[in-house]
Amino acid sequence: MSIPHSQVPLLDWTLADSDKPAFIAQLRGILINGGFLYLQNTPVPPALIDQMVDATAKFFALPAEAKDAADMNDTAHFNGYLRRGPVENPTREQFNYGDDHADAAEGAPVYHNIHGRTPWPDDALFPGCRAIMGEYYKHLKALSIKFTCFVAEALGLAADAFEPLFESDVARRQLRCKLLRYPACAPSTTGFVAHTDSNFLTYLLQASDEPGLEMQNASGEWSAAPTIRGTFIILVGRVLEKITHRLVKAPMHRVVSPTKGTRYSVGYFQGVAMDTRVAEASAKYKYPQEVLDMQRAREEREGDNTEFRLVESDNLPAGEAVLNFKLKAHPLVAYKFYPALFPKFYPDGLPAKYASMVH
Ligand SMILES: O=C(O)CCC(=O)C(=O)O
Ligand SMILES: [Fe+2]
Repeated sequence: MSIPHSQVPLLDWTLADSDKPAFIAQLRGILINGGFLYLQNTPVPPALIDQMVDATAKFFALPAEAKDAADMNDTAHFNGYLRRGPVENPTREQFNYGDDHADAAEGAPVYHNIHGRTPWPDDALFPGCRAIMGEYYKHLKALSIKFTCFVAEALGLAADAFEPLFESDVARRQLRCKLLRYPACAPSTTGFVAHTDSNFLTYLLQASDEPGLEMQNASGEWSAAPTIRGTFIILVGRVLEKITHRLVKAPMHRVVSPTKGTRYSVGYFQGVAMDTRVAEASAKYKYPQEVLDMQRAREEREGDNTEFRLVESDNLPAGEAVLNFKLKAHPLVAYKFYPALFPKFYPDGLPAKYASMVH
């Protein structure tokens, strides 16, 4: 079942200019009661969104060798291309990119290696690809910085209340774009398993009309989240859930592969500073009673009496938690670039199916 159009949580960015209190009140209700929304009429130019949609399909249409030349498994930084194949990614292709960074300094914590350069396919094969994707990234960065202020205000805090969570140098922030291509699978299969996002906030562009994304509601029911051209779907991530002591909840979502046609999406993932410890940061935030009352009302309505709890990894610097998560997801990168950590995650060595991929 699809979310009925009248029930799609749609928020108009321009309302922030014309009637800020109404905008903040709507955002507050949506965040506390749902944890995801469609944001429309943002400052991201519609022509740029169209270019990004085209560029995403065109990127994946490049010859396999060109994409493989930008293999994520050949770098330590988790950016680059992951082919679709029986070993790693049976239902989708993926390309991650972000700001380019110099390699981590000598003696820096190992998790600083999540920063690095993105490998790209030869630009001559798709002139303009990097320029369009770079421009998109720049606009999403500006959007995410502004939207984070709105989220803080919606939760009854000062607009800059979340600023200390992020690197003060905007160029060093934990931001990543992820392009995904889900080819048709018949019979229908899971394209992306049910999960909550682990970061702070996600800004998702559904870059095709093929259905596939599904959101789970409080009763456990799944509904298709339709593509609405020109909007971004904003998803609360687990870090924001923890920083707000579950005043907002990270929504469970999944992707069902299309049975015909191809589905494309572009996620923009906003994470907190590498050195931020979520447990410690979370303790510093206090929310006003009127928003806490809305949380109580939601919990009563949903019959949710689970107590808010942090986990062991919330005591780690966020970059270390991210690295651990990524090393579990990418055994080849762990094997090739993190030999000191590899045995901790793979005590029995590289899983057999990956052996043929070592070159
Ligand atoms: O492809 C999509 O629309 C969703 C992808 C997603 O949930 C993710 O990358 O975390
Ligand atoms: Fe997700």
